[in-house]
Amino acid sequence: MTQSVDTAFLASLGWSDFFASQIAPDEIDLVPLRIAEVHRARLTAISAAGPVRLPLAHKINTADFAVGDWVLADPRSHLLIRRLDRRTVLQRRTEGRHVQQLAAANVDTLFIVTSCNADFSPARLERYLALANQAGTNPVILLTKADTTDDAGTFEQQARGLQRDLEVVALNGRSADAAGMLTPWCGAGQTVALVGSSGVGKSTLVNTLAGLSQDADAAQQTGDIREHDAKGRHTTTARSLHAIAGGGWVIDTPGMRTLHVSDASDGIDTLFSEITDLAPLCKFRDCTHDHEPGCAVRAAVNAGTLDADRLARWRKLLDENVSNTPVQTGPRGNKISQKKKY
Ligand SMILES: Nc1nc2c(ncn2[C@@H]2O[C@H](COP(=O)(O)OP(=O)(O)OP(=O)(O)O)[C@@H](O)[C@H]2O)c(=O)[nH]1
Ligand SMILES: [Zn+2]
Repeated sequence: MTQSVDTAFLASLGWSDFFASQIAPDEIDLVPLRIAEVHRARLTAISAAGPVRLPLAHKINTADFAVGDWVLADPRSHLLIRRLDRRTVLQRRTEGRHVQQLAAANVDTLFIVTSCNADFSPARLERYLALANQAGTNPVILLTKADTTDDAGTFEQQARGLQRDLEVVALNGRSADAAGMLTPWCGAGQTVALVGSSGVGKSTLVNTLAGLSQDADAAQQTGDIREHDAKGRHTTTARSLHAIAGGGWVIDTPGMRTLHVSDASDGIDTLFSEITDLAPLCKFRDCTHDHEPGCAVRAAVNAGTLDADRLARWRKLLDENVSNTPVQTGPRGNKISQKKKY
């Protein structure tokens, strides 16, 4: 790992000082690897020499690892020694479960994919944005199927209004130009992940970015879409890390399809910053922006500077976050409900 070739390869794989600084003096001979696949009883990783399967010690639970994680391993046997701290982590809580399920780690940019058709839903995009913000990743909205409508500009404009300074790209995921339009986020060492409903074109984009033919055997299987309801079949089953033809890496995470927002209050604040910024101007510090006099948020709605639908969606998402976030149990077994911020 001290050799310059390996150092250059590691940098192209997303390695940075953030990870290097975590290596203790007695770990200097270990080799850093990046996790590419997580299965129940198996982990695979990318090394300077190509993909490797990691032998696992007894105590290791693969559910503690995410695609994109950096780990240290023995240079000869590749026995996994430990995971390094993550820069970002995308996780989700499945209904009825208390533990968060890991979806992807060390993702720089989250491509939130929707189409220029009936799939486009501000409320769903806001859920993904809250999740991206919470994870510490930079969200970019990709509007696929721009080639099927004359109205891509309207979708773009609506998407831009969902969060301050949000980047939005309308494209045809099947065309070769798509990769070129996404180069600002896909350079060497950068990692992107894709989320979005079934049928919006995630696998198509992965294939385009990886430079794979849309119908090659190695390509991700893509499914037909039922146009009338804009819902597609679920065809993607494996989660993995793919090299992007021009540089970076793309993580495809089918596990994020059924998304519930939880533990995301900071992400929601960032998403709705136009509301968060007004709240301190309300007469009451704990204003719920519902019935109180002197409410700056409702005043903005009345003045037409804040969209009433947006306020309603903010309220709904906050409630959803609170109800999906498990309550903490106090010292005497009393339930302490999560404090609502506004
Ligand atoms: N015209 C057009 N068709 C597209 C575009 N992107 C994807 N498609 C088509 O839409 C269908 C669904 O695409 P997929 O890539 O399988 O969608 P997905 O999001 O991966 O779906 P799941 O694997 O079910 O999550 C396929 O028939 C694609 O060829 C696009 O930008 N324009
Ligand atoms: Zn108020």
